[in-house]
Amino acid sequence: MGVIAKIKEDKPFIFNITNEVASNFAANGLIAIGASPAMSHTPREAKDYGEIADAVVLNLGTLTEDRGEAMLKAGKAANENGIPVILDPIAVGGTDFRTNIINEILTTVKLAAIRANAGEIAVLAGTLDEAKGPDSIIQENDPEIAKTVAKKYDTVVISTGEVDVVTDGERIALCKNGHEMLQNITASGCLLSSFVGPFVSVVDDFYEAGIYAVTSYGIAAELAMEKAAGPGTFIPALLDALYFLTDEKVEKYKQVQEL
Ligand SMILES: Nc1ncnc2c1ncn2[C@@H]1O[C@H](COP(=O)(O)OP(=O)(O)OP(=O)(O)O)[C@@H](O)[C@H]1O
Ligand SMILES: Cc1ncsc1CCO
Ligand SMILES: [Mg+2]
Repeated sequence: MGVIAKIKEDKPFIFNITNEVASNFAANGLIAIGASPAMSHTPREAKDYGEIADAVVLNLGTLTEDRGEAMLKAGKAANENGIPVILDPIAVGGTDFRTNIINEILTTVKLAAIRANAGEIAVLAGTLDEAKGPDSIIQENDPEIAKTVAKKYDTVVISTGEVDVVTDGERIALCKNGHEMLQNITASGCLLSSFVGPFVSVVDDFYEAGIYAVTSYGIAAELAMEKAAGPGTFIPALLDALYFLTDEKVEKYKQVQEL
């Protein structure tokens, strides 16, 4: 059975501690692909959700002390139960508060994948000092930098940009699907981070899961732009394209180069 068909059959439960900008969009994107999302950010239920989810997504946007505490609790609970955890380290390096919490997550939670823009990945690698805000401040997406981060944290790295890089520290894939209109709406990266959840829940090899997720998302963006007139109509068109995406379309349109 294809990966998307399996997601639609399993309806994986994706627990997201995410930001208030992305929350609604990410929930809709997850439903569109066939997953079942829950958004919550109180530390009081993070452990319970972290124990029963099929994947857990920790997104550092609009960070508060409560959200940080909830992320650590959910991440640890997921680890104890063998549930994959995805980290979106938004604007790491931008402020001490977020950088400290991100470092605590990185050192205490075992991650299935880190999904971040190329600038944030460069900060994690130590080759760039700070990301100013959520937008990437570098254009080039260097596979070697992504590989360094994958090795450093023993995880899969999904570093996004014009070309997305997916690596587990050994294998490297350049994923070339997508559309620049993704840069003209907010939270396209946040939705992608949540979107990786259902893929790591049904594909055991997280590197392959990451490639399939970014490729599917990129193809949906391309198909959405056949219908959209600009950013406003792109958002619902992207949700429509995600809803109608199939494994056959992914096979037909995928542009993946393994190095
Ligand atoms: N220059 C570009 N051209 C085409 N697609 C792009 C470009 N840069 C990023 N993308 C795509 O946009 C999506 C989001 O990636 P991006 O690197 O912008 O994440 P992000 O900065 O974390 O996003 P956000 O913080 O807005 O949620 C990905 O699917 C990526 O492939
Ligand atoms: C704009 C914005 N601010 C905090 S999180 C977020 C969503 C994109 O990362
Ligand atoms: Mg981001």
